[in-house]
Amino acid sequence: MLDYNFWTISLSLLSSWLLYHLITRILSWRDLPPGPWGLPVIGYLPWLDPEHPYESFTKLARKFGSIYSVQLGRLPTIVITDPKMIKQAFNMDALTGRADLYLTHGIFKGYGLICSEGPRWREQRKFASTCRKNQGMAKSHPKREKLEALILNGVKDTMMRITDTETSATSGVEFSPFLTHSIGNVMNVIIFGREFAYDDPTWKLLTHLSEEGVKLIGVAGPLNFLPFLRVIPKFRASMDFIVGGLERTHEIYREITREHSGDEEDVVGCFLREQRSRQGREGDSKVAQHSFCDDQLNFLAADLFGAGLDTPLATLRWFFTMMAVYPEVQEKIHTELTTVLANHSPCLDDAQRLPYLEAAISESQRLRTVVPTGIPHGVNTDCALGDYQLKKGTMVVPLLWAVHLDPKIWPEPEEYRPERFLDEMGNYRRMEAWMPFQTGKRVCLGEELARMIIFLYASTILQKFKIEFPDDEVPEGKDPLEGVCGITLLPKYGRLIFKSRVS
Ligand code: HEM
Repeated sequence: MLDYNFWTISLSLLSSWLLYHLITRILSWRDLPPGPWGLPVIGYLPWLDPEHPYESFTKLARKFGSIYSVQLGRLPTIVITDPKMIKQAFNMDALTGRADLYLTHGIFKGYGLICSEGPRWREQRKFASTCRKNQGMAKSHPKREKLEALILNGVKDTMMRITDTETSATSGVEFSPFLTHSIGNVMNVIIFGREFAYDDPTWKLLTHLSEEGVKLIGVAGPLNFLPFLRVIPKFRASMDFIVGGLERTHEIYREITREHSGDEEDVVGCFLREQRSRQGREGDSKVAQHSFCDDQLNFLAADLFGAGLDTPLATLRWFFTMMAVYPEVQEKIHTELTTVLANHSPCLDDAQRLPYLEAAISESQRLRTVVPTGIPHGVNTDCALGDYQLKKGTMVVPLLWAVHLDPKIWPEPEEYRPERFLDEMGNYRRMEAWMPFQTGKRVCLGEELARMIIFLYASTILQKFKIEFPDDEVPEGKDPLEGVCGITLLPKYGRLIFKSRVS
């Protein structure tokens, strides 16, 4: 009798609990945009193409519209492809969080800038913005010329390596390591106040750890959504590499920091000064003090280095690849460079006088968005977005790939046409739906620096070299603009011929 009662009560409690959850779930779905069904626990993950998740998301947008919901493992997710709605959403305070991915919360533990949220993010963003301006990353800042000289030094280094490689003008060269080294050194000087030689073992180690780590981290990586999978050996090995690489990188950063006195103008020096001033300041909240702890410095430096190197590198690689694929555009740029500059080497002030080049760069950033799924945000308080109710903890994906290839905004979107970014007078015009740096309160902090780097590399290299694809680089029938996606989208075919234009 006792047994019977126990089981009856337990079963009815369990079924009430399940019913309650089912009803609340159904009620919460009512307030969400439409979207595909998924399986329990894993949601829609099995249907995402792990190599091209942005394409799977774009297909769903064609079916469900410009805002839809999709369950990814344990994370309720909203995907937006309408640029106006992305702007509206990403300007809301409630959407300034980061999604609870295993990477951001489990590994980076909310440190740094890219993965931080709340008061720490606000403080670190303010600090990094001040550093950015003090380093000359603002129009008409007195230090801008110094920064320009630093970048031009990097351009010179890359061109020297291209010229020194015997095969450059005949069978081509993989020039990505040259760009990695020279742009990496721009970031090294900004952050650490030092450069590394091309063959320096520490530099080799740092780039190896970062390149391999980035390959293993993809927003679609199932571990991000199902952290328990890390018990599986394949995932365990990836995690061990990422975590071990991070520790080793931080060790190197700590050595560099120890060599700082705190008077330096680089990011580490500024951070140390801020840290010291806070230690001595009474009345500062605990969060504020904690926000400038030693761990934060290492994560912040890694964020600035990674973001500052990977995305301009990817953008320049795509740009030069497009030059090889579209020789008529390349010739137009070269004619513009020759007409406007005669023989002098490009400088930042020339950018406004080179609208076709600017348009060609923007168009390459549109056609191959280097962060195709954007960097997702997280909802930090329940809020309304248009007619929908978003719950705290929801991930919001701004699907930049779909925005940039939307035929309603960009007729024949797969065509590379710099003219889209020119007005009737031939002046450069920024298009509203063009958002490679995302938009809103967390918009890329390095946009100005990125524009400086991309312009100086693109203009100087195209002035001196004619770029072509080697005959054997792209197999017959393959798309020369095919991409390989890690955190950033990179060209699959990277070997290019650089023919000197200077006789
Ligand atoms: C073409 C080059 C670049 C592209 C396409 C790009 C793209 C992006 C995107 C899409 C975001 C996400 C914004 C958001 O979450 O709303 C971002 C954030 C960020 N970017 Fe860039 N970026 C570029 C260059 C740089 C450079 C050179 C730096 C160097 C300082 C940098 C530093 C950052 C930082 C620190 C954030 C995080 C901002 C935050 O979370 O508050 N980026 N970038």
